[in-house]
Amino acid sequence: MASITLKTPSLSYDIHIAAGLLRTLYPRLKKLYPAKKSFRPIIVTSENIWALWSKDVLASFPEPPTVLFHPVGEKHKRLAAVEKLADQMVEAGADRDTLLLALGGGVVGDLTGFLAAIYMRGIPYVQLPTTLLAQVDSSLGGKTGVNLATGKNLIGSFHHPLAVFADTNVLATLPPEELRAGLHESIKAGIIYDPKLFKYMQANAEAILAADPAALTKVVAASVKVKAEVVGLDEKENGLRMILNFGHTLGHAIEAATQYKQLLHGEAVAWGSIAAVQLAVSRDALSEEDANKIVNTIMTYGPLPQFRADAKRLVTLTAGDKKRRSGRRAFVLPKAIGTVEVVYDVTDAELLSAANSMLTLMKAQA
Ligand SMILES: NC(=O)c1ccc[n+]([C@@H]2O[C@H](COP(=O)([O-])OP(=O)(O)OC[C@H]3O[C@@H](n4cnc5c(N)ncnc54)[C@H](O)[C@@H]3O)[C@@H](O)[C@H]2O)c1
Ligand SMILES: O=C(O)C(=O)C[C@@H](O)[C@H](O)[C@H](O)COP(=O)(O)O
Ligand SMILES: [Zn+2]
Repeated sequence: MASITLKTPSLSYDIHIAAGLLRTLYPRLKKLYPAKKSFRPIIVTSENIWALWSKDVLASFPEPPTVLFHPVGEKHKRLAAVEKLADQMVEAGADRDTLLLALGGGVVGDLTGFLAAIYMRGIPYVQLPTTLLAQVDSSLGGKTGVNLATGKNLIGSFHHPLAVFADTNVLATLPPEELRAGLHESIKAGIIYDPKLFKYMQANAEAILAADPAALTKVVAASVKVKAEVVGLDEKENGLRMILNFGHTLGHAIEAATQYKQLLHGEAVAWGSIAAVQLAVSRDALSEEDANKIVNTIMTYGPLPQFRADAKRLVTLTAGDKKRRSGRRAFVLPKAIGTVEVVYDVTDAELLSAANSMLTLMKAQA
């Protein structure tokens, strides 16, 4: 089992990665609590995930916990859903000794984490990520929240889980397009911080895309290491953590412009990463050679679906990006594989040109 610790100046928790963790969950949860404290687990998940993995989850529980269901899909990551779940928690008698368990992908994880952050002003929760994206990225780091119609993750809170248990067995039932979407966050981790991870993904695409357990475990552990280290150095995204947002400025704009319906998050990030690469090349900040490596690797983990959006509208939407400071848009640009920089001087014209190049590439791919 790989266990990676995420440590900030004020807290510390472990991300455990191994096959079969769900079947031994209950004793692991108990260990998280000081000797005398009781805990009352409530699981938040979606019906499709529960149908596939409830047997494993329940295997170690002395009695079945309450299970609350959230509908599938990014478009349901909304405040109304949080309120509905909170009411169900009250009805189930949840109090400050309740431990929420987020069993699912990033949607369930972000929403349940936010619910935990605000229910009775904050209760603990544990992440049980069931998608590759959630295992490599969304289950750790404490960013929780929901979307607004006007923008992605615009309501939320930093609230870290007590622990993360990433059971790699669950990846066996993941649809291939979901696996690929999650892998784009790992490619991102390589581009921004870990050139070895990038190289590994470049060289082992066949095994990774075939969901070879050893290859996937390696990718999950390396991606988690990147994120844990970055978050440990800048928990609240005042500086360094912005690099985890590489590809997201335009990626989030694409998601909002398509009403969170046309692309998976990882796919939108992949298109956003391509646009960021094109922008960096146009500034002579990134070599053509590295740019080609990045774009080719992203495409290897494709196919990236087409989407319908106007470049101007995308640029307008980036104005609402959370990274902006004093009205200045922050943009993460690659300098080389493994190194990025955050710049504040990207103009609308530059961004428009990069968005147009990305859309041209998309159309040429069709
Ligand atoms: N908090 C963060 O730091 C962070 C980081 C990255 C992404 N995110 C967020 O994560 C979300 C995307 O997460 P996602 O890609 O996991 O999507 P998702 O949660 O929508 O899950 C994708 C699909 O896979 C299904 N599924 C989940 N586990 C399965 C399994 N084991 N077998 C079969 N089907 C399964 C889900 O029901 C869903 O249909 C976005 O909202 C994004 O903004 C957050
Ligand atoms: O953890 C982070 O920090 C990230 O930026 C990780 C991203 O992959 C993730 O999509 C995150 O939810 C984006 O956060 P946001 O604050 O830009 O909405
Ligand atoms: Zn992301």
